[in-house]
Amino acid sequence: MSKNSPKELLEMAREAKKFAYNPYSKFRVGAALVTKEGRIFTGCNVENVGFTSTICAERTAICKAISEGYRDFVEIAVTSDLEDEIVTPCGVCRQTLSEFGSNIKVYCSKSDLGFEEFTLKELLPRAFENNHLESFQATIKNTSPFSIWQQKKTT
Ligand SMILES: O=c1ccn([C@H]2C[C@H](O)[C@@H](CO)O2)c(=O)[nH]1
Ligand SMILES: [Zn+2]
Repeated sequence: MSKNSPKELLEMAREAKKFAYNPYSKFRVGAALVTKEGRIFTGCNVENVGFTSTICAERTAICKAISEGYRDFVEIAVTSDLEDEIVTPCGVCRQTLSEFGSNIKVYCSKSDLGFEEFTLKELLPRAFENNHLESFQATIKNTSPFSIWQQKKTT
């Protein structure tokens, strides 16, 4: 848990929202991400004329944290200019978050910072996870050309 309340984190997210680079959608988003050490990284959305190059506020914050050596996240607060609806992270950001924390709390707010709290598991049930990749790799281990060659050598 951060020393900061969800409301304080949302206020930081609202500050970060001011830096949004959003000439295409005009939609501003801000995020504040808390690491298990209690460090806070903020982010805004960064759009691009090649639309698929756009980076969401959540992933901006995640990349800032990772690139400074922080990999375990416990909370994230998100806000936008939507007055009557909370903003929730997109699917790409949910999957990205799931890489770096199993029990992340997500505070999703309206522009006035009225918020709802979710767990990442609620937002992304049955995520694709590392254990899926590992169990697949275990199944191919015995059939890879290298391991067949190794088996021949020892029999
Ligand atoms: O949770 C969200 C949802 C959308 N966006 C951004 C991406 C794009 O710049 C704009 C419109 O989709 O909002 C975010 O940053 N986070
Ligand atoms: Zn996103």
